[in-house]
Amino acid sequence: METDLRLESSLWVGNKRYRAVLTGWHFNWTEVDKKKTISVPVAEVIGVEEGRVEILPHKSVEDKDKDFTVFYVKRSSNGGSSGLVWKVGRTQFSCPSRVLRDQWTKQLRTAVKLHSPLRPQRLLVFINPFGGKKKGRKIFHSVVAPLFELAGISCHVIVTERANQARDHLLKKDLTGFDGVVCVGGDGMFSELLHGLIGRTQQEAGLCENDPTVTLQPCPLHIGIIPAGSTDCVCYATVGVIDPVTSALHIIIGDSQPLDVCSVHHTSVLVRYSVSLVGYGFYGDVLAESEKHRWMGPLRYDYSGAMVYLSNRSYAGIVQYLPADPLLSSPRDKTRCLSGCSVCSRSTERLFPHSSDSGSLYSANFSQFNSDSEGEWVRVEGRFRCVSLTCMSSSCPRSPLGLSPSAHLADGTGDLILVWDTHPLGFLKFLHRHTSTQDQFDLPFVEVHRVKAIRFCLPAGKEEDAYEEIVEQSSGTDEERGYIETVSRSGSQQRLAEGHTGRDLTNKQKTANPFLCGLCCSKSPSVSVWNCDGEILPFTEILCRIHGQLVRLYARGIENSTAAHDCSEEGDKCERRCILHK
Ligand SMILES: Nc1ncnc2c1ncn2[C@@H]1O[C@H](COP(=O)(O)OP(=O)(O)OP(=O)(O)O)[C@@H](O)[C@H]1O
Repeated sequence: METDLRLESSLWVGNKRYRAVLTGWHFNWTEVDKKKTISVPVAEVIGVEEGRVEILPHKSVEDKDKDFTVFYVKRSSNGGSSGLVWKVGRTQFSCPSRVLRDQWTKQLRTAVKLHSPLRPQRLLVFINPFGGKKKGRKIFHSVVAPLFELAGISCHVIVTERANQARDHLLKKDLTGFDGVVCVGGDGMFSELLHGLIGRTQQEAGLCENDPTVTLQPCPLHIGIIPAGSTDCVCYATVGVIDPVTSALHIIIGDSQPLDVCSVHHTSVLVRYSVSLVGYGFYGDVLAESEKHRWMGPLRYDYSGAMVYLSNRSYAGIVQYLPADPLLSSPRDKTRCLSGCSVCSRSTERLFPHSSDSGSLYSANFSQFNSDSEGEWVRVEGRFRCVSLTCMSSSCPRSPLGLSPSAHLADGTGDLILVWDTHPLGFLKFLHRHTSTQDQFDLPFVEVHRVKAIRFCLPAGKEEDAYEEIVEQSSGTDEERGYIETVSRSGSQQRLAEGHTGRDLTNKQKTANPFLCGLCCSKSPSVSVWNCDGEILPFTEILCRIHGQLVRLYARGIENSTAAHDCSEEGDKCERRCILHK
């Protein structure tokens, strides 16, 4: 096959003559009499067009008979971000004859098909016109759509008119013919896609999401994220940069990044899914407080963080956790989950032992939660500043290493971080370390455990108080008071279909949550709330389980700028074992 696709000839770029070679995996061209080679992996070719073609700002074609244009991924590092920015590289070639031109375009297109089988051909795109700076539509139509067109991807685009429209569409409408779904928006839009796709997949598999012991079926459709929100943390943590072009290019070349998902149950009812943070105490309080100050915009998080810190709260609780196998990895092993992570690759084999390739994951026989091999639950009780569970590092521009720097995207585990009650300066030190490279776990009041599941409940006697605090402080409408009880009775599918989500709760929680009233608060609350990927949960007692590699993103994890550089310009001189030379 390799030899079939090989093609070699002289080509001109401008007035310089090059020796061009297609070897199957790579397309290289070297200036004659000079050493400089440009090397592009075929899997990173975006498109091949006849003629001298431009796509941005507008498509133009000078259809010279003997010319063709190759578009490909070009990398550049981006000062502040942890990953690499991808740009569109473009080279226009001239051939001695039309026959040779046709041969080159045909061979290149065939090689692309062969070497990147997961490239999407048809996508369902949801644009949130109100996310972030309200630029979702513009970003999609001016930056992303021309690239998709170049790559031959057709899109069905839905501009949402209400919250949860994307999720409901995925739960109920015909999805035949789509290879993936894409959201143009922030973390809230991603969450809609996540809930819609997981719910749909379980419905079709006849599985009950309310049963926390059930092994959920991985979703067959990939998710793409074009960042256009005010919080784009999932994009940052899986790509390393917040850049629509980079994300669009990962979608085009069909990159595939599995992602663990945490299910959150309350009294045998699925409450939500999370991919980054499920946090009680400080992080719950900051979210609850910030919801009162939405008018401040993104500044509300700084303001609320300061207010909550100054209120100096800690909460009693009982945490039980199911440890992950310590021989496989540890949250303090100083590794980073980067593109091509070996811990995550080995986990794919462990989680899906009967599948020989990713394409057959979905028909494998899953047995992630076998009660015999589950292991022993560990129990701790005390007062905590915060209890956090994170399925990924949860890095973001403000905290480039994240809440748990060595957490993995796809190893079927989460990191449980317990911050015991401590004096205010100690806690400040812990918080400050999130923004630096200092080890935030190297503090006497902090513990971190790699886990498969956690349970949280209140100490005996506190449950009643908690319930009363929540209900009493509601605004008093029957609907709001009844809501907390209703959730316990209704199934999640029904609840999702009815349009209740954590975001709805957000407003309810403004009145029903416990209940920061700033520094003047006379009665310190005995319970906090859970922050679940930026949504408030109205329950304290929850059970969280990590479902290994439940969804797949069009991404490849963070390409570290030191481990992976763009050697397309260095050619043979590149001595590093970079991504292009693997
Ligand atoms: N047309 C719409 N009108 C109102 N809300 C919408 C619409 N489309 C989507 N939403 C909701 O808006 C929420 C926020 O969207 P998104 O995450 O895209 O932007 P964001 O600016 O990052 O949000 P935020 O900072 O408020 O979390 C999502 O939870 C989504 O459910």
